[in-house]
Amino acid sequence: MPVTTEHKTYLNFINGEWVKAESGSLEKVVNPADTRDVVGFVQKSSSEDVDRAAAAANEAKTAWRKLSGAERGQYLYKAADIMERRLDEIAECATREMGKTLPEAKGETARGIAILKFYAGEGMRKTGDVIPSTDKDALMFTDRVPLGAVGVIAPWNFPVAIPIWKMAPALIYGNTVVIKPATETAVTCLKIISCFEEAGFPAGVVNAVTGPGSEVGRRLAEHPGISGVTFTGSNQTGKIIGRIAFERGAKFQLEMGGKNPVIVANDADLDAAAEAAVSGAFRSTGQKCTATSRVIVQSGVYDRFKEKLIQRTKDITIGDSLKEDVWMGPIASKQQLDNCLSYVEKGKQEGAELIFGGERLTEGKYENGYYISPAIFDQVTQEMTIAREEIFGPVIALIKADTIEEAIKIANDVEYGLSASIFTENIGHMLSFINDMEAGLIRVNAESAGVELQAPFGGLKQSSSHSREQGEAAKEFFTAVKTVFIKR
Ligand SMILES: NC(=O)C1=CN([C@@H]2O[C@H](COP(=O)(O)OP(=O)(O)OC[C@H]3O[C@@H](n4cnc5c(N)ncnc54)[C@H](O)[C@@H]3O)[C@@H](O)[C@H]2O)C=CC1
Ligand SMILES: O=C(O)CCC(=O)C(=O)O
Repeated sequence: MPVTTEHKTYLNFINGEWVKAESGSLEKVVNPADTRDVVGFVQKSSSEDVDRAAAAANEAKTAWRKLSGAERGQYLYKAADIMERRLDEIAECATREMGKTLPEAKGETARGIAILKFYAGEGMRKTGDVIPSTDKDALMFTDRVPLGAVGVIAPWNFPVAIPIWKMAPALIYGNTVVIKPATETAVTCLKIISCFEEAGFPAGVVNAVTGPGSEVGRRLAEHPGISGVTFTGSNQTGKIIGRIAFERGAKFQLEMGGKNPVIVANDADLDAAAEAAVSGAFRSTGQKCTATSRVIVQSGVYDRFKEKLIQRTKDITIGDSLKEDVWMGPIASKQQLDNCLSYVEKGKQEGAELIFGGERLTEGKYENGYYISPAIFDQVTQEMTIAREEIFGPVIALIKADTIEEAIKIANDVEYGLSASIFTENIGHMLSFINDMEAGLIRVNAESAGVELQAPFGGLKQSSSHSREQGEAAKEFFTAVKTVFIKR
């Protein structure tokens, strides 16, 4: 890994201009694969910067709202084209900032471009319905109107897709945006914003302010000029944001954690199930809210499945995510690494058997990064912390169940309900799972992660504030419905 010696400083984007934070302070962004590699410095902004961005977004909102949807769509198409041209640069930056492998980052950037195009098309689709009035001389219909200026608070684990799947619908439905990315991946977000700049969005329509969540994110949630806040991240932070927004009557949307199960039935294709468990649990080093965290296996195939899972996990190559032969990169930050290691310790202390990995890697090529080997725990029971709490790292908890009913009961016995998967050939098992599983995403013979941009995305129970993102469903959050009655 070459050690970078010249570091670029990235600015906030407010009212169509790149500007320094009022504080004059900066935050360093490093590569978790080798922390000597500095990706850049970003602004350590404060409330004043958010206030300026919110003022710009409010100034711009009326003219933006008054464009036709098709006109707004043209800006999104243009941004998509520019991102397509810069795909390699953006993906490489995402890999250097958060550690997912380059093919994963390229896939995510391509997905961001597809999301922009999807929402560009939304500008040409219907915004309401005609509803028959009881009065024969009246016309009654609904229309959708934007909220105004909205705040986007984004996490680091999908540095391209999440900012875009929040900003693109916000913009197409006529809102202006202030985004606060996670500092870990702020440079990637600012590169996306520069694509928007190049696409010629009017000043103030898109604004980006980097800095600590406790100040910049909090101010976005509190700001009286921000009419809605959309957030993805931890339950703890989501609840804080939700409470603040609720108190001042702003709309809020929270996408939070998961403790996603995969059920492996006695009749499952065990090779496919093992492959899906490995991919779902260890891709992106387990740092997806949809990652597989529990694998609940029917007793008839438990030992055979476990063997296949271990064999497949042994093949995983770990290392610098920019390198071609690497399948799993580092964990995104020291805080996340420590968090993950503490769950591994807790698993051992509470009596689960660590049958593979779970060690911090520090020798040789791992010396300067945040590496851990993928972990598999056996003998896990429902009461254990590793079976209940979101770990957000490459850890699988194996749990045995005698019947499919018992497996579904175990799968539901957590506070989360984001995604869930079953491997079976039995239509009865599939239907029981579809009907009884408490999750927003139900997957059959497919891994727990994997979201399609045109379909609604969100969880049940503690996983979300019960709204849905992506696809047409995004319209619900980013607009309000007006019912119009016209009498002749
Ligand atoms: N659902 C998901 O996709 C994600 C879940 N997580 C979970 O959260 C845990 C902690 O990760 P963090 O990065 O610390 O998550 P976080 O939820 O604290 O951070 C997410 C975003 O919220 C901002 N933020 C932090 N505190 C804030 C506040 N008081 N007000 C407004 N905004 C605030 C952050 O700066 C970041 O932009 C992870 O271990 C994982 O379990 C983290 C990232 C994504
Ligand atoms: O699995 C995916 O593609 C989306 C996951 C996600 O939204 C998240 O981890 O925050």
